[in-house]
Parts: sequence; C-alpha cells; structure tokens
Amino acid sequence: MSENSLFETKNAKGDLVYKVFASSIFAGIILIWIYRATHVIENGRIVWMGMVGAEIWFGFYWILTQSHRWNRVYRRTFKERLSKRPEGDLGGVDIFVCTADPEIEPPMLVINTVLSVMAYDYPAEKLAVYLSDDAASDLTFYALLEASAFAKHWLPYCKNFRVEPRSPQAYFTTQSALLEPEQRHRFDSIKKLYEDMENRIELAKKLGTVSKSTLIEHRGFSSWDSYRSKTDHDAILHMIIDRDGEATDVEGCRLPTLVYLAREKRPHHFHNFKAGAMNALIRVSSEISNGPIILNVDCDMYSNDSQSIRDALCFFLDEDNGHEVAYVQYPQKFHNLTRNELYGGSLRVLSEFEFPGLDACGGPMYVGTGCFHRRDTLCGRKFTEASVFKWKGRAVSRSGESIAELEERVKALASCTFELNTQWGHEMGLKYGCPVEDVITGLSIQCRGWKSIFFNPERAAFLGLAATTLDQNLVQHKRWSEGDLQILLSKYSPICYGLGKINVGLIMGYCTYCFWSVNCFATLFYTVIPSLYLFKGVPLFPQVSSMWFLPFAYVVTAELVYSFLEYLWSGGTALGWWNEQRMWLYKRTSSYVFAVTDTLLKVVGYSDSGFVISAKVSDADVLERYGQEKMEFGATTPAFTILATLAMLNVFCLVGTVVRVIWAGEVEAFHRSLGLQAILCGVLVLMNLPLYNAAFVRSDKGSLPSVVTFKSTLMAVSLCSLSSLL
Ligand SMILES: O=c1ccn([C@@H]2O[C@H](COP(=O)(O)OP(=O)(O)O[C@H]3O[C@H](CO)[C@@H](O)[C@H](O)[C@H]3O)[C@@H](O)[C@H]2O)c(=O)[nH]1
Ligand SMILES: [Mn+2]
Repeated sequence: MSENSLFETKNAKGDLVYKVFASSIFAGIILIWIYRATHVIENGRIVWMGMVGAEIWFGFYWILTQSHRWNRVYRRTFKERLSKRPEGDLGGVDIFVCTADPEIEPPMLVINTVLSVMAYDYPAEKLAVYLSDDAASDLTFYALLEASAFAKHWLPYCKNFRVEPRSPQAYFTTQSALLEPEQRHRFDSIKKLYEDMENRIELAKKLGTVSKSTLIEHRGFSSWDSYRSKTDHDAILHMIIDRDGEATDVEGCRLPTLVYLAREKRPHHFHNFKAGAMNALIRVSSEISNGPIILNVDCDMYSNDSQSIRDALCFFLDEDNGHEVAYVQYPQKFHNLTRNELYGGSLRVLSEFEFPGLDACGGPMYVGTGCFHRRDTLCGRKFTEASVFKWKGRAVSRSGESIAELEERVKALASCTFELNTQWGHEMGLKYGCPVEDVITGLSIQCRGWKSIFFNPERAAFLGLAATTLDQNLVQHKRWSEGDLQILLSKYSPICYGLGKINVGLIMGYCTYCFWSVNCFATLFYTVIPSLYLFKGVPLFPQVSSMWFLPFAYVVTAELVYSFLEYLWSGGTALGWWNEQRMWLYKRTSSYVFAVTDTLLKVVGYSDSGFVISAKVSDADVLERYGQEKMEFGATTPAFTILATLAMLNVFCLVGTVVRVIWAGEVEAFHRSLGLQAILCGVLVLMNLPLYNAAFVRSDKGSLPSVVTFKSTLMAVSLCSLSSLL
C-alpha cells in the first residue's frame, strides 16, 4: 500500500481456524454419505433414495457456501487523503431514486430519501438527483416540488450544523433535545417548515388533488392533461432545479440539480419494471448532467451518512486499483427491525460474512440499491487495463437551449419506442427479463472483466424498510429466489457464462444464491418423511449406540453452533438467531417451492414472472404486533397452508409417537433406534411454536385464519394415516 492509496484491504482474522473447522465438517459429510451408501434400508428403497438425495444435496450446498467463508476481505477508506486533493478534482455524480406506487411508497417517504441524497457533503454543482416515478403520480410530483422548496432551508441547515442523518424524518425522530441555543432556534423553525410541508402533502393526498393555486403556479402540472392511467401516459420530465440556473438556497449557495421523470407507458409496450426505469434514467441523465458516477437507491433507502460519496470515490480514484472497479456496493441495512429480528430480514450474516467472502473472489453482486456505478461500465463498456477512471465525461453543452426545449428533447429518450431495435436491456444498461435485474446486471459486468467492491462502513450508509409481515417476507423471497434461479437457467448462468471469465469461488458464490430455491426439495423431504417414519416406528438414522451416529451428530451440532456464533459476531441476538432458523425453514418450504414451480411454468411458457413491489406501510395494529414480535399469520394464502400443514404434521407425529411409546412401554428400544429422528421432529415442533400459538391460542387479527387451521389439520391427519397404512 502506498502513501497515496485511498483505500486498504485486510484479510479476515482467524482464517486458518475456520479452514480447519470446515475441513472437519467436510469429513463428517463424507462419512454420512458413506454410511448411506453402505446401509440401504431394506423395506423402503424409495425412502432410502430420498434420504440419500437430500443428504447429497445438503452436502453439495454446504460446499457451495464455503465460497463465502473460505477467504474474506474487509475494506477501509482514507477520505482525508481524498480531501487533500483540490475540490476541483471531484466530478459529477448522478443519483437515481426509483419509486413505483404512491400507495405502497408514500410521497413523504420518497422525498425524505430525495432530500437525504441532495444533502450529501459534495459540491452541489456536481450533484444531480433524478426521481423516476413509475406511477406518474401527480401527488409524488407535487411532493417533490414541495421538497425542492424545503431543500433551500434544509441543505444549509445540514451543512452549518453538520447534522446526521440528512433525511429530515429520520433526523427529527432521532435528534435529542440537547442542542446549543443557536441551533435550537434554527431547529425549531426548520422542524416547523417540515411539518407544514408534511401537512400540505397529506392534505393533498386526502383530497386527492393539489390546491388550485399550486396547479396554476407550476407549469409542470399541465403534463397530466393527457394522462389516462398509470399504464397509459406520455413521458413527463421536469427539471425542478437546474444547477446551471439561478436557483440558490436561502444562504445563496448553489443547489444540486433535481429532475422528475415518469417515462412513457403504454398498455401494449412492456415496461420491464425497475430495470426499464433505470435505463430511461441513464439516458435522460446523460443529456442533462452526464455524471461519470451513478448512485442508485430505492425510494425507501435514505442516506444515513453524508460522507458516503467520498467513501465510494476512494475506490474509483485510487491510483493502484481504481481502474478495475466497476461498482461499489454498500450493504442493505434497515431502520425498522425489531430487536430480535422476527422475520430475520437484517441480512446481517450476508453483510458481515458472505459479501466479504465474495469480495475476496472478485467482488460482491450488485443488489439494486446503495450502489455506485461507473456510468460507462453500466452502459456496456468492457474492461481494459486502460480503464483508469477519469472525471471527464462528455460535458453536456446547452448552447442557448431553454429548459423547456431541453425537457422536450430529452423526453424522447424516455419514450416507449426508444429502445426498439437497440441493445438497451441486453448489452447496454440493466438487463431485462429477470425479477432480479440487479444481480444479473452485476454478474455480466464482472464477466466483462471488472471487479466490484463491497464496503460496509461502521456507520450504515443507507437505511431502508424491511418487510414487516411474514407474508411480505415470503413474497419478497419468492421474487429473489425465483430471479436467481432464472439466472441459473438463462444464458447468463454463472456456471456456463462465468466459467473462464470470473473466479471459480465467485461462480460458487453466485450459485449459492441461484440454488436457493432448489433447497426446497431436500428440505421438504427432511421435514416430512423422517417424522412420518418416526410415527410408524421405522428408523432412518443410525442408532445412538452406533459409531455412525457420530458424524450425523457432529455435522449437525457443529454447524448449528457455528451459525449461532456467526450470527452473534454479526451483532445479532440469540433469539434473533432462533427466529432466523424459523424463517430459514419457512422460506425453504414455501417461497422456494413457489419460485421453483413458477420458474418451471415459465420455462414451458405458462407464466411470466412479475415484480411484486414490497409494501412499505402497514396498518397500525399490524405494526403494533410487529413491535411486540408476534408473527403475522392473518391471511389465507397457499404459503400459510403449506407451513401450517407441515407444522401440524410434525406435532401429530411427535405426540403420536410419545403416546405409542409410553403405551407400549418401548422407551428403551425407542431411545436406541429413533433418537435422532425424534430430536429432528421435536426441533421442528419447537420452531413452529408461534404457528401453533397463532392457530389455537391467539385471537387477534394476526392469528391463523380458522379455515387454514382446518385445512392444514385435515391434510396432516390424512398424511399421517396414509403413511401408517403404507
Ligand atoms: O416497476 C417497478 C417496480 C419497482 N420499482 C422500484 O424498485 C425499487 C425496489 O422495489 P421493492 O419493492 O422495494 O423491492 P425490494 O425487494 O425491497 O428490492 C430489492 O430487490 C430488487 C430486485 O428484486 C432490487 O431491484 C432492489 O433494489 C432491492 O432493494 C423500489 O424503489 C421501487 O419503487 C420501479 O421503479 N418500477
Ligand atoms: Mn425495498
């Protein structure tokens, strides 16, 4: 590392210890395989094959996950060295915020994100913020106008008092009362301004319309004259703040450019969801600001650290390694998690272990938000040794063009027909046709020779909203696991496409996610068959007294203890780990099942995968239960039917077995041959305690609907009786 390096990379501590440990697990897995090969179950060939299949799968999958842990690297930046360079050395950064539905993503949420990124500690004349609104909502547009006026007070306030975070909502809710008198006064007045703005926006939302005077005041609203519906309208583009214009804040300083864009939508033109929105933004921004660096965030992911742009630039501008870097990905973090992460949505282990592991093999995936890209790479440019990062983008010249003329010209880039017969969505921009446009785009960038960087600073750079109900979590995971599986089956499969282009460890790393959903088969088998056979009194695992018992016991216990420690090291709680195990089970037995089925249907041409937008607001009573960490089962969905059936089945098998053993006095024989099976079944029952509670005890709206309880009980009883007849 030289004196001028802008970042440093360190290897994880305790690497060797981990490698020894992992090798011992691997030995255990091999022994389990040998045991199965040498102990065929005589009267039950099919079940034996199922057990073999599941255990081969688990072993194989475990090997894949080692790519995340074998080597890990952690990054640190030296911003102070960057700031020694003259400010003039910094260039344009364009920030894209995407929103798609004013009901699911309320305008107040969206503008808080917008304000937080407008307030980055970065020269305003080099910053441009673009909001893409896939709903073309005049309410969102109105809120953005309000935000632009509020920004004139907010930005100087943030800079004068160096406040963090710079999302006003987050700032006002976390700010303590201990302020210097001078700031106190400004604080009160800015808070009042914010609340007034909020009231006006909420009022407009309630009335369903913006006040007449506002309508007349701003020419922008006339764009809605020809609007028919959110899937049928012209492109709408407004430069709300033009940094080259006269606009300044209340202290006379420049403001960043602010642009509203709703790309054209027509019913017979497919819009490609977020990927389509991003590509329209890439083109539109290239004619307005053309910043060589693009940051993209979801509308709920506000900036929590005003220094993040400078951190990210340390990687691109580093003299030794910056030329290889295509994108810098920050972890997704959330501000609405409960203490014990009821739905396991914190992605903790992913941020602390898995992505640093990928980073050691060539770089993390692109996960759609909190990611800084080089514009030219995103547009398809290949890596060469000469890819040294230069600020000199094509300067945008506006020779004598008025804002209205500029808007009119640039709008054409956001039309439905613009992309016809072009490479957009294929070789250029984000890729189309996959529910995880981000992952497939990142993979193809890496396959063109680029590296990426994972940067997980002490202070979270971005904070978003995690899903707050079980159903939402399962739906989100269905989208992710389905998208990842589709990548595996597409021409961008990391195995075929990536081989020879990226590191084998990285291919394995991608495969861990691509094979997520495939886990459903082995998991379903393991949660049903051993329990049913326990009920029948047929052993499927070695006896406790046998030597073969040891590898099973070792692999399972050691892996559980390790995953527990990993979770604690990542900053989680013990109960949080337990909750995550439950979610692990629930995702594998529901989301992943649907992901696999839908993907298969898509392959044969029967279905099309969409993009179900994650809910960002919930009813007050749902939120209250979420706060109390009570699982939300209050919906009649096929997913809940599966989960409840499995839960009932296991409890019936366990209870049935206990009754039988005590009745017949077989305790000793049972202990010897069915010990492991009973433990497995017992653990499944323990994991499902919240479900039984929701089915039989609770009576609030989050309890399991009685039709689901009834259906699942019926199915579980039928399965148990069927299996004991066979
Ligand atoms: O047609 C669409 C659909 C979605 N979005 C936006 O995409 C973002 C992400 O959508 P969300 O419903 O919040 O999905 P998540 O599951 O939370 O998103 C994760 O996973 C997605 C891929 O499945 C990535 O695109 C996201 O960046 C990543 O945060 C939001 O800002 C949406 O407004 C659009 O702009 N247009
Ligand atoms: Mn989201």
